[in-house]
Amino acid sequence: MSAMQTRSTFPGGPGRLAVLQRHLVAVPVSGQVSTAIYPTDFQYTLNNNNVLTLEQRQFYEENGFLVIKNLVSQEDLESFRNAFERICKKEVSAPGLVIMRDVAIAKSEYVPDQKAITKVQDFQEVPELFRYCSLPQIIKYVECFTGPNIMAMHTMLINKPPDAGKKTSRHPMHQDLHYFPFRPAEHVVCAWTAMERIDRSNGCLVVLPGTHKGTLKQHDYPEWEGGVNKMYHGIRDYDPNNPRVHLVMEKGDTVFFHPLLIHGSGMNRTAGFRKAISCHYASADCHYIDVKGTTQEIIEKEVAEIAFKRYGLETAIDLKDAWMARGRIVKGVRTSL
Ligand SMILES: CCCC(=O)SCCNC(=O)CCNC(=O)[C@H](O)C(C)(C)COP(=O)(O)OP(=O)(O)OC[C@H]1O[C@@H](n2cnc3c(N)ncnc32)[C@H](O)[C@@H]1OP(=O)(O)O
Ligand SMILES: Nc1ncnc2c1ncn2[C@@H]1O[C@H](COP(=O)(O)OP(=O)(O)OP(=O)(O)O)[C@@H](O)[C@H]1O
Ligand SMILES: O=C(O)CCC(=O)C(=O)O
Ligand SMILES: [Fe+2]
Ligand SMILES: [Mg+2]
Repeated sequence: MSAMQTRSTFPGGPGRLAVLQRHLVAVPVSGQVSTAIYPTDFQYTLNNNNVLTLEQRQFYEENGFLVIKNLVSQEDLESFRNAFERICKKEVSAPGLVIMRDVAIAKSEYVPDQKAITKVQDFQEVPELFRYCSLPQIIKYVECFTGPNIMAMHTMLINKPPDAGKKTSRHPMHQDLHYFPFRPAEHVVCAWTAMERIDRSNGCLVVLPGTHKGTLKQHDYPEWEGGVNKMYHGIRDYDPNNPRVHLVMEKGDTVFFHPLLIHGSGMNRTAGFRKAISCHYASADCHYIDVKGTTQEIIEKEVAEIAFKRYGLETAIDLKDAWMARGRIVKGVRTSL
């Protein structure tokens, strides 16, 4: 009998089993005694209808990420690509949508083409793109981290441009939690889907496995000669000798990762625009925190500065309000966030 079957039929229900799982036990099933030894203390994953195999759960617990191959169809990715192109041509816009150009061309004249755009962010009001966040096959996995009440908090389509020669196409090593004023971190997860093959040549994700078990680190702008994009903070004192893993992914492959996992992406050495679409989800039962006096205070200040420049908002906007306005429920009930 497999471990999965054993757990789903455990007498006394899953709650009782969860208690027993905290110890190394042999679990009795239907009068038999299973010799299976269970791992203790899952901290980062939930047992959601056995969507994750035991091996997948253990992998995420240990490493802080999990790649699921071929999760999003070619047709869906084509449709997201078309929606993105319409945004670049200014045929489509939406409230809240942020369009970002690479810092290397930020001050040059705008040409209405994808070549001008590094990423679009906060596409919760663009139905064709937001459809990504509600794809059932993605939500099914997300629920293994967030539980049943699921909010889509942060959305991005990243169009990493061919590097203009200054290495500004890199994304410094960081933890996404640095940007988020909601907790607990365990109930936040990112889904990131490759919209084409992504490897070291066009700047794949680079992760430091196991770093989700650490704490939130101090982030600053890295001191890069060629400049760095707005809001691309990196962890202070990044040690390039840290063991790192390059996530080579095929079109449609999706990685789920923990918001404390240290990750970044390399430079795009090709002539193509490397595309990925992502959504950060959180349990609606999470709560907001006040970031004043924490390492995240610099983000609150920067968001307020941008809001001031863009909307002329004099009174510093609360980070919490900005996130409440962005968040959308995608499953279950909007309880707290
Ligand atoms: C898991 C979370 C991971 C995350 O990354 S969350 C990070 C959150 N990121 C953001 O909120 C996106 C930040 N970007 C933006 O808000 C906008 O793209 C940004 C930088 C305000 C530009 O907005 P636009 O509407 O395009 O405004 P604009 O063209 O008039 O430029 C205003 C000033 O910003 C400068 N700028 C534009 N793009 C830039 C870039 N990529 N890097 C650095 N600076 C940049 C631009 O030169 C201009 O400066 P100045 O005021 O003329 O001195
Ligand atoms: N000083 C730094 N601070 C923060 N992050 C950094 C720093 N230097 C490099 N990185 C990040 O480390 C990751 C790997 O960078 P690099 O450009 O070497 O990627 P790569 O091209 O995929 O790797 P390789 O050149 O070994 O193939 C990227 O996320 C990059 O932005
Ligand atoms: O290069 C990428 O696609 C990763 C971007 C990223 O990690 C982020 O925006 O938080
Ligand atoms: Fe990130
Ligand atoms: Mg390198």
